[in-house]
Amino acid sequence: MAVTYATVTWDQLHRDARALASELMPLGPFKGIVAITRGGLIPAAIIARELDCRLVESVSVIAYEEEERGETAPKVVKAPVAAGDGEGFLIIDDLVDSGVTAKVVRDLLPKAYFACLYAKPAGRPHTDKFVLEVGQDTWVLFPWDTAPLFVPPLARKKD
Ligand SMILES: O=P(O)(O)OC[C@H]1O[C@H](OP(=O)(O)OP(=O)(O)O)[C@H](O)[C@@H]1O
Ligand SMILES: Nc1nc2[nH]cnc2c(=O)[nH]1
Ligand SMILES: [Mg+2]
Repeated sequence: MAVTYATVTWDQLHRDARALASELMPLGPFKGIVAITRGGLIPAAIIARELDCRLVESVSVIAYEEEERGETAPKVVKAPVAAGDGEGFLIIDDLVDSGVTAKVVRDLLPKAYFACLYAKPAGRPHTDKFVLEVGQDTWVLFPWDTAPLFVPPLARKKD
């Protein structure tokens, strides 16, 4: 399967996080937000600001490093202790792809509401809400993954 890239700018990310916040507003007030580090931290900060929510907890799950070494079990390296069983809490991540990370966090916080900015088809069943769906073969490039680069003018391009 050929991978395509979808670049998300800071402006776009901010707009999408605000759009998610406005859909979450009627479901609150929430006791607190649990950000899934690291990708969920900035979306969670934007949403916490919009929802006037001061209690922000985090959870950290390492899913991919383990897989590369042939071990499939995701590792929780920071538990969301302030969120109890998740009742009244909102979990925020940047995206769901396979859904593995979301599933691990939902198992830790079964009563929480899960929301993210972007969802790939395999991850959709693991999120309660998202803003945009992207293809399974699309790799989302977040603003923190990229930097502006010089691109030579067409006229200067060789061959
Ligand atoms: O649905 P999944 O297949 O589990 O993929 C989605 C997760 O992958 C990315 O995090 P990553 O583990 O790369 O860590 P990071 O947030 O620290 O970049 C992304 O931020 C999601 O948390
Ligand atoms: N940056 C980024 N991280 C991911 N982790 C799992 N899927 C993705 C993706 O599409 N983009
Ligand atoms: Mg992540």
